[in-house]
Order: sequence, then structure tokens, then C-alpha cells
Amino acid sequence: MSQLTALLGRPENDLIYRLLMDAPLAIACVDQSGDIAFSNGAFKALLNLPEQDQTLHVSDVFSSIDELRWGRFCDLLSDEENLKSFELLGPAKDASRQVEISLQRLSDRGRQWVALIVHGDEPWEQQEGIQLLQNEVLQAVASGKPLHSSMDILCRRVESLAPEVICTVLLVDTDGKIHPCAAPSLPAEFGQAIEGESIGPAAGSCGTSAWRGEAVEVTDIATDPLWSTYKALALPLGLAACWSSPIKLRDGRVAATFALYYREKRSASEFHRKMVSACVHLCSLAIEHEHAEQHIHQLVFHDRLTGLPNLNLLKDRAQRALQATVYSGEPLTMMFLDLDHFKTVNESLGHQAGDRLLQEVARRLQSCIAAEDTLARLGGDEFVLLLSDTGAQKARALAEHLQVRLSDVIEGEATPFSMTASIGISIAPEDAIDFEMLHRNADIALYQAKAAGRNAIRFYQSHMNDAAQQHLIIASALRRAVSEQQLDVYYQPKIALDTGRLMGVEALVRWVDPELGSLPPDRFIPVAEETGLIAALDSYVMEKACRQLVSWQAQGVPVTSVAVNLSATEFRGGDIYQRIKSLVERLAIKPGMLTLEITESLMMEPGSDIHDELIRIRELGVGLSIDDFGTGFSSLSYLKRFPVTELKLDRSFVNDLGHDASDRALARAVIQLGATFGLQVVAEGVETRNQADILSQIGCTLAQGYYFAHPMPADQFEHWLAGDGQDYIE
Ligand SMILES: Nc1nc2c(ncn2[C@@H]2O[C@@H]3COP(=O)(O)O[C@H]4[C@@H](O)[C@H](n5cnc6c(=O)[nH]c(N)nc65)O[C@@H]4COP(=O)(O)O[C@H]3[C@H]2O)c(=O)[nH]1
Repeated sequence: MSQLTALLGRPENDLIYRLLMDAPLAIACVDQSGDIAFSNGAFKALLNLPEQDQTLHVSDVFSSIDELRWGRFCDLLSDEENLKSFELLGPAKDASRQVEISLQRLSDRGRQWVALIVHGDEPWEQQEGIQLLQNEVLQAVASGKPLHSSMDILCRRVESLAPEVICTVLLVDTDGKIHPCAAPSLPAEFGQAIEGESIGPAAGSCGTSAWRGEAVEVTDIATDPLWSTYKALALPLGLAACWSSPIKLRDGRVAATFALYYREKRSASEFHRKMVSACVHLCSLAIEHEHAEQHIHQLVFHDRLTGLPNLNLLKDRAQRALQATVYSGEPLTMMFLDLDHFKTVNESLGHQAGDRLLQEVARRLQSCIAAEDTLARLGGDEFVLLLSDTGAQKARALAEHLQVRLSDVIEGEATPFSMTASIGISIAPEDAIDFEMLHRNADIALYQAKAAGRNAIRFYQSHMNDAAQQHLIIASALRRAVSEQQLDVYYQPKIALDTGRLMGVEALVRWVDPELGSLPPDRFIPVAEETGLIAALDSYVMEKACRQLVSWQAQGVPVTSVAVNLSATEFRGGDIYQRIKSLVERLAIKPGMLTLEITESLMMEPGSDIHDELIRIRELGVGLSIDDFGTGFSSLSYLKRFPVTELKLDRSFVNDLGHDASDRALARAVIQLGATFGLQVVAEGVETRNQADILSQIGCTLAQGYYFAHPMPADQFEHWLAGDGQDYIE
């Protein structure tokens, strides 16, 4: 006899018996002490019980129940409200499974029973629902959907799993302001009304939860003081209760809130709590992901110092804008702006001040352009403006305005100063139809503006291309020549005018490119300076010349000193002293045998670094010569301050010595000046006997020029010394 037959006193083939046994609902009948008197097939299947009847206690079936707890359940079942739902842990061998049971009181012929209905499928479904929700949101996040879309998906999924709730995600910025992110079931006005509201100790459920950093459960919006300010907004929308949880990032900051609203006064169910715990975690992940993406985006598309767009972003925007011009026909202007002498300022004021200056420049430029235009920084002091619907006239007016704005004095540094800028402009579609061309042509125009003496504005013109092209060609060929050591060094003798003896040589670089042919230094030295190749070039020449000197000394060739040219750019923030010191030490040459020829302009540059560097070099014993003396600056006061050993009278004064009295007077003045300061004076570019005689008469000690010898390669120089140059060594 089956349990049921015993219980109901009815035969097993009875219709009701079959119905109960085969019903898809898992049902059991339990007595007051918790013994299971009857259980149907669905119950056994769901809870993995043997099909054969056997006496079981509820605690054998539900691992989280014991006699005491069962007793409490029974007490809870009152006559008025005798159906109760609980969530219990499943059978011991599958203890992690959660099932929901409903208990119903039954009384039969004086005996009390409890009908136990297990809604096995429902929690399973819910569990699975949460799982699906997690997968869907994670997929949205991973596929790069914007945060508001993945949060929208999350809210909609939650609302379909629990139709009794309305779900929202609000972002909280670092100033504690709220920004709605997703609230698909609330009207747009709700979002608009709370946009920018501050979090606080009584700012609705979300604002308060963000403020406290903990969940806030308001079961009755109408009466809860936390909602006093916002209930007028919520109640008309039918929102009666709200449970909000803070979404925290790894650093503990509350970045958002996740809220469930209810249409009736109530608290959250167990299932809601489970769902919220999963959702809060998901939101936090999605926000962290968004922040990481933003950070990467910032790094990839922005300049770190100023926060302005960088080349990548400029390119992207320019390409879009160029496409738009095709349809609109409106001109698009690209403006290259380069600060004049920024390097000097940077090095004399220090790099930190230089950085501040660039940030100030960025602010000033930004304040001059419209929100839809782009200001980018390409590095260094190079800024680019991309201006939509801007033709030549408007571009010129803006460029002039920018120059004025930049010339305003910059305060806040040790010495207030102002900046000037060179500007190159190219306009699409006239000058270019793609980004590369627009960019290159603006750069070419900028180059022309700089060449025009700086603080200038130049519009791109097609003929500029040739000069710029040449410049680019020389730059790339020179880079190769320097790295492959294809440069040569020639030597030109310096002769004492009174004794006619060889006193030393000047080393001069020579370059014959396989394709471009022979290029004079005046063409490629400026390119080397601009491209930063000059340090490598000068080092190469210096090393080669010093090695040659050592070799001549070893061979008994009577060359006692060598002069090399050093570009002024080498002294700006470089390590020239160290390089010279280690060279002299490495080759074991007497420092006095080496002279550095530097230009007058270097002495005029501000900044104590150059002064200190020159003093240290001089203290090594290396000679310092001022090249092209007389052509540059009128102030000679630097001669007192700088430890110079030699002046080189520029070729232009030597040229006309024979028939220009004023040149003669000037040459004489330079020679006297040298005598006053105890400096040796070398006349450059002496081409005739007459020039040499005059120089000798007016007291010049040394001379150099084609009259004595042209610059020559080392081996040719040795032949010369053994032949025509014999006179200078005997
Ligand atoms: N008309 C005329 N010219 C004469 C005469 N005697 C010598 N010269 C030329 O005058 C220039 C003297 O060199 P600089 O004033 O230092 O002027 C140099 C120097 O400033 C620079 N330079 C040359 N080699 C180097 C180098 O290795 N490094 C750097 N930074 N600059 C260099 O390029 C400039 C030009 O060099 P070069 O073309 O070699 O030109 C040389 C030389 O060939 C003459 O009697 N008549």
C-alpha cells in the first residue's frame, strides 16, 4: 500500500491519486513534526529522491532546514494567511542549489498537515536569468558599446526578469553631481530633472546612497524624509519605493548608483537582492572598463601636457571635415603655429617653466577659436588649428588675432616676457584635398613664415613646394650620410702673417651625396640644425679632426692645433662639455691644441647655462674662437664676460680691404679690440697678396684663405705641405 493510499484511504488507481502523482508541480505532504507523509513524482525528480517510497524528514531533503526551523515555519502559518514562500537550500548532495517552497496548512479529519509545493523551476529560471543578464551585459561591454548602452541593456534585462521593478543607473562625477546613465522605463523628464543634482545626506535614495557609500532602502517615498526634496518628482510617476546601491570603483570612489523602484510601498525580495548584487558588480566592471577606455583614448588621442588633441585625433577630425567640405563646399583651414625662439626660452627658464608656457599658449589659443574647431598640439611648440568654414580672409584675421593674443605679456615667471609665433596656413580644397597634403602644405607655409624672419603669417603657395621639397630631400639624405659616416673633413691652414709659419688648421665638413652631388655646408648645416642632426655631425667632425691631429703628430707632420666649428644649437641644453672632455681624454690630446669656433650670436643668448658651459670648456684648456666676428651683434660687452681666446675677422671685411677705407678701419678696430682683450685675431677669406699685406700692416697676426691654400682632404694637405706648403714650415 502506498503512502497516499494509507493517507487518503483511496485506491491507487483513483483519478485524484493519479492526478496528484503525475502533476508537474512538485508536491509533498508533511506532518507537524516534519516527516514527509507523501511526495509525488515531480517532487522526487526535482529533489533527486529515490522513486520508492521511504520515510524521510524535511531536513533530509532541504539541507538548510532542521527540526527547529521547521517548527518555526509551521508557527508562521496562521489561519488567515496560510500560504507562505521561503527560499531554501536544496538537498544535501546538491546543497548549493536554491529552491523556493510554498507552505500551505491543511487540516483533515482533525489532523494538521502542511502541503509543501516546491517551485523548483522558478528559481532555476531566475538564476539562469541572472546568468544570461550577466553574459549579455559583459558582451556589450567587451564589444565596446558605450556605457549608457550596456547599462540600458542591463536595466531592460532586470525589468524583464522582475517586471515589478523599474531600474535606473545614475553616474556620480568627482564633484558629487549626478548624471543619469540609463533609466529606460522612466520618462526623459525624470532624467532631465535630476541631471547635475548634488549627492547629499538627504538626496533621495540614490543621492543619499552615493553620499553615504552604502545601500539605501526607502520603502515609502511619500513619507521618508530622505525623499522630501524629490518626492514631488517621483510620486506622480507612480514610484512608491526605491532601493539604491552605490557602485564603487576599485579605489573605493562611488562612481554611480544602481536603483530599483517599485510601484507600491515595499521592500526588496530575496531575488531582487540577488539580482542587485550581480548588477552592482556588473556596473562597476562596466564603469571601470569605460574609464580604462577613456584613459587609453586620452593617451592615444591627446597630448599629455596640454590635454589637447594630438596628431591622431587631428587626423581623424581633419579627415571627417575634409569629407564634409566635399558636400558643403565650405573651405577648411589648417593653420600651423610655431612659437618663435621657444627653445631659447625653454632652456633659459628651465623645462618646467617651458611646460607652463606651453599650457598658457594652449589656453590662449583655445580661447580664440570656436567650440567646433580643433586645436591640437603635435609636440614641442608646434600647434595646429583646424577651422571649419574658414577661407583665406577669415584665416588671416584669426592668425593676426592669435599673434596679438600670444604677444600679451606672460606673468608669473621670474621675468615677465611675451611670445611671438610664426603661422603657416593651407586651405582645402584649394591647396589640398586630403589630410596629408593639407598638413604638409601648412607645414611648408610655416617654414616660409619662419624663414621670413619669424612672427610672420604665410599662406601656402604652390611654388613653396619646391624649396620645401628640397629641404626634405636634403634632410633625409643627410640623415643617411651622418649615420653611414659618409661625410668628409677638409683642412685649411692658418698662417702667421709675420713669420709666414703654419700655426694650425681649421677643419671643415664636406658632403658629396651619391644622388644630390656635392653640397656646400651653408646648404646642409642649417638643415642639420633644424633636424637635430647637428650634434652627431659636429661630433663626427670633431672626432675625425682630433684623430687626424694625433696621427699627424705621430707622423711628425707639423700641425700643432685644429679648430672645429660648433653650432650654437649644441649649447642649448646639451652635454657639449662632457663630450669634449671625454674626447680630449680618450685621444690624449693636449686641450690647448683644440679650438672651438662658435658664432657671435651664441654669446648674445640669454641663459647662464651657456655661459657656465663655455667657462667649463675653457677651464679644460680648449680654445674658444668667435667665428665671423663683426657680422652679428654690436654689443661687445660679452668679450669681457666670456673666456674667449680668438676672434675671426669675417671674410666680408677682408674682401674690400684694398679699396674700402671703412672696411680697413673696421678691420683695424677689430685687431685693436683683440689686442685690448689679449685675443688672437685671425683674418678669414684672404684671397690676395695685397689683402695679406694690408692685414699684416694693421697688426693682424694670423690669416686663412685661398691665397695660402683651399681647404683640402688630409692626404692632399700632406702633399701640399711637402710641396707648395713647404714655405710655411721651414
Ligand atoms: N670665398 C672664400 N671662402 C673661403 C676662403 N678661405 C676659406 N673659405 C671658406 O670660408 C669658410 C670658413 O668657414 P666658417 O667661417 O667657419 O664657415 C663655415 C662654418 O660656419 C660652417 N661649417 C663648416 N664645417 C662645419 C662643421 O663641421 N660644423 C659646423 N657646425 N659648421 C661647419 O659652414 C661654413 C661654410 O663652410 P665652407 O663652405 O667650408 O666655407 C669655409 C671655407 O671653405 C677664401 O679665401 N675665400
